[in-house]
Amino acid sequence: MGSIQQPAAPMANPEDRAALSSRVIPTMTLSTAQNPLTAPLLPPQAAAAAERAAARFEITGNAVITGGTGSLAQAATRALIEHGLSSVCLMDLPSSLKTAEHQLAHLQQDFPHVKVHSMPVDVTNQEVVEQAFQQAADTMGGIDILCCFAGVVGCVHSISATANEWRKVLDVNLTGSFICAQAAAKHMKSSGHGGSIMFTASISAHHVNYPQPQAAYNVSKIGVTHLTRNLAAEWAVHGIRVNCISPGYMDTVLNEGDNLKEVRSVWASRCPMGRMGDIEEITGPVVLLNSRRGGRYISGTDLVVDGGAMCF
Ligand SMILES: NC(=O)c1ccc[n+]([C@@H]2O[C@H](COP(=O)([O-])OP(=O)(O)OC[C@H]3O[C@@H](n4cnc5c(N)ncnc54)[C@H](O)[C@@H]3O)[C@@H](O)[C@H]2O)c1
Ligand SMILES: OC[C@@H](O)C(O)[C@H](O)CO
Repeated sequence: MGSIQQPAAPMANPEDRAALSSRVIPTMTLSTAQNPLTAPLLPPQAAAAAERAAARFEITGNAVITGGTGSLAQAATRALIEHGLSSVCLMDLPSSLKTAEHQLAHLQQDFPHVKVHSMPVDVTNQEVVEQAFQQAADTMGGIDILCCFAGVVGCVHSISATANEWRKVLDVNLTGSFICAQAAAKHMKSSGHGGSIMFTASISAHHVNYPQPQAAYNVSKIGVTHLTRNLAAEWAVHGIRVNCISPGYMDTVLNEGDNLKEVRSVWASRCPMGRMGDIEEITGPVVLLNSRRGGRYISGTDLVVDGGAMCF
């Protein structure tokens, strides 16, 4: 066993600091509250309370994240890792993985203790999805968490939308979510440990967006909320919880297109908080829903994260 010199804790008084600087402690796995590198000196009760608080939102095991290079997926991945995730497999379209090469390298650099895998996967292709989930489970040693972020939006008037445009949106957002959930659930069931599946719906599941027309998108997302309830009901017996988040208008690449420039201020004005959401603002809900302890009695729910937009 190696040893590390314990540094002075920032909040220690001078006497404690002197005592600490001369102590050598063995290297072992320490909780954040116990770890002298990160924790201030706490009385035992406070240390125990801090440990319980951290455990309440601990993330355990391995995760697959679809649409894994996207804005919301990246914020969620970082948060899951910060809360204890062991390894992660980011699945996305080959073109998106290529564009995100540097971004993924940074992610691995920022968290060297966690293995970051990436795999080219089109979530609409069932055969590819099943092979990819098998490979992810073999490589990581199982799948405990699935977060589905893969999604596309199409802003087209229904009077002229083609059936192919309609199908494309439904295929990725709704059918793709189902295909991935089923692939993950087979592994979660056979492991005997169950797991957590989280879809990404939208406030578009709850209202008709204004001013942009996007019927297919909105229908796909309300489908995701009901898929959530159905799978939660069917798979609770396997120890699998199924939930979704419904973000409001978030400040992401998805909402940056030239055709959306003018409507961004309309969206902000229709939110009680008067602004779009920051991607960081979905991370608390993602951690809660996927935490084995914190979220253990939550299933079939749709957590709306929209700055109050659905109040208007
Ligand atoms: N940004 C928002 O305001 C907002 C609000 C509500 C819901 N959402 C939903 O959140 C999710 C993520 O959105 P985002 O803003 O991060 O968008 P994003 O465009 O940054 O990410 C979407 C990702 O999905 C991937 N993808 C698309 N088609 C795919 C396919 N067939 N197979 C695999 N991957 C595919 C893309 O390559 C991309 O990496 C989407 O489902 C979106 O509908 C976003
Ligand atoms: O409803 C908000 C989002 O789902 C989405 O980003 C938006 O509708 C895209 O136009």
